[in-house]
Amino acid sequence: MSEGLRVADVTFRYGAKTALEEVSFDIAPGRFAALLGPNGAGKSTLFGLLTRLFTTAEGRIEVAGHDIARAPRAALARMGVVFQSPTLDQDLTIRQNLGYFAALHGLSGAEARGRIDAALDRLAIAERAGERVRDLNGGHKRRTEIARALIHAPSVLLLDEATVGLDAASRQAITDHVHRLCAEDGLTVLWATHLTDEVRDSDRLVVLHRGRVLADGECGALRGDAPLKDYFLTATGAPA
Ligand SMILES: Nc1ncnc2c1ncn2[C@@H]1O[C@H](COP(=O)(O)OP(=O)(O)OP(=O)(O)O)[C@@H](O)[C@H]1O
Repeated sequence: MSEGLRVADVTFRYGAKTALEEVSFDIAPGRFAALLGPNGAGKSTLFGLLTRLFTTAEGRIEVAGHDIARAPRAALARMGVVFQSPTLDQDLTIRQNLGYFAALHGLSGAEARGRIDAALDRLAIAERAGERVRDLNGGHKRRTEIARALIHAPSVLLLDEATVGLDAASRQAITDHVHRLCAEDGLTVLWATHLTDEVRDSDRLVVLHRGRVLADGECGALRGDAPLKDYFLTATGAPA
């Protein structure tokens, strides 16, 4: 059973408006895949389907080998999600936020503490665990959300515009951390963004445009000699 993510022939409509049309891609276990698309491309709609906020009868989604329509609980249990809008409790500390999430997943005691400590280490925020979220900068808040998404040991991690609103240094630190999760822990990552500078040549790149997959391959091979920004602009006609 693959620990990766598979999207096959997925179509979704809002009434008469087709937001996704026969979208297919397959992310191998341990790969970092960037889902790049201009505003309105369909990224949020795809995230909604991957996380089962909505469903579609057209197409198939598999998370770590589990069909999300037939076995939603098994599929969602293998998935970690960082949504675009922050969802941490500002008045709790980092550790309390993670502890609450662990409890929601039925984890407690030494097991919960072990998972929390490992996630805090992974995101290099262990020394801040006792600080209230309200007092953290934007980068550390995002890292806390990523740490929280790892507590239940998912094999697939979805991040929807995870660096929105952050400065360049924080964006770099977060993309580095998430790449390490792939390389060192074998996590499969789908990283939705509209920022070309977050994508590396060795990353898998899926370009979504007007609800369709416009390009899919290794970023370096797709862009060739052109900067990714120019390739993306030419391919989509949209500014990156
Ligand atoms: N509730 C809705 N009803 C009708 N059309 C919608 C609805 N939500 C989104 N759409 C349309 O579906 C298409 C895809 O939207 P979606 O929000 O998934 O794109 P996106 O790539 O996430 O863009 P953004 O980065 O701006 O959120 C767009 O054309 C959008 O206008």
